[in-house]
Amino acid sequence: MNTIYLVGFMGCGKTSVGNLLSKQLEVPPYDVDTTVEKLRGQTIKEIFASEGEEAFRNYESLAIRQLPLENAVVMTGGGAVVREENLSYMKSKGTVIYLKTSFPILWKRLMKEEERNKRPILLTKTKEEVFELYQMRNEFYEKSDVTIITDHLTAEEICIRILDEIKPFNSWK
Ligand SMILES: Nc1ncnc2c1ncn2[C@@H]1O[C@H](COP(=O)(O)OP(=O)(O)O)[C@@H](O)[C@H]1O
Ligand SMILES: O=C(O)C1=C[C@@H](OP(=O)(O)O)[C@@H](O)[C@H](O)C1
Ligand SMILES: [Mg+2]
Repeated sequence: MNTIYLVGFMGCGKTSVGNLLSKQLEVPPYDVDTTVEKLRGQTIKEIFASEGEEAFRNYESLAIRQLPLENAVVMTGGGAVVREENLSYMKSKGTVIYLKTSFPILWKRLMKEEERNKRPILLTKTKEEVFELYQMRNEFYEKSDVTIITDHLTAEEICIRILDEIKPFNSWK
């Protein structure tokens, strides 16, 4: 099986769904944010504070290229696809799946203190600015191989949809 890459805006469920999906497929999950944190020995928040977003984007791009190309589920961070070369890399190596969630649902999830605190981008932007970012990034996410509308679906239901959608891309079962 070629690696499955999950993309989408912050809070759409890439990390939660990816962990679940990897169990169902019996392949390891790799969260790009966690990979960067291990690589640098710092949290995402600390990297943003000490070196800035551009440095984080460089580490993120490197991390994506270090992860396996087969038998894995990779959960990207919401900004990874803004570098077009990352999106084209993932599309050329595996199957890219966009978890598309409406902004009001995302906003409600992201405004929980523990979620907001993990994501430095949310600490410096207004709701209007985050919405603008959401609209701008949608253009990139839409270039994925598969789009799943996730509104009102549980992580389990999203997994079922993904498993169904990836059948044409793989023949491991
Ligand atoms: N399908 C879902 N339904 C309800 N809540 C969800 C769903 N997917 C994720 N969440 C919640 O949203 C928050 C962000 O999820 P996470 O998996 O970290 O998203 P991402 O990695 O895309 O930023 C978490 O609190 C998680 O429990
Ligand atoms: O959208 C973004 O720019 C970011 C999303 C985060 O990952 P999640 O999408 O998993 O929250 C993380 O990579 C970092 O805080 C930046
Ligand atoms: Mg995540």
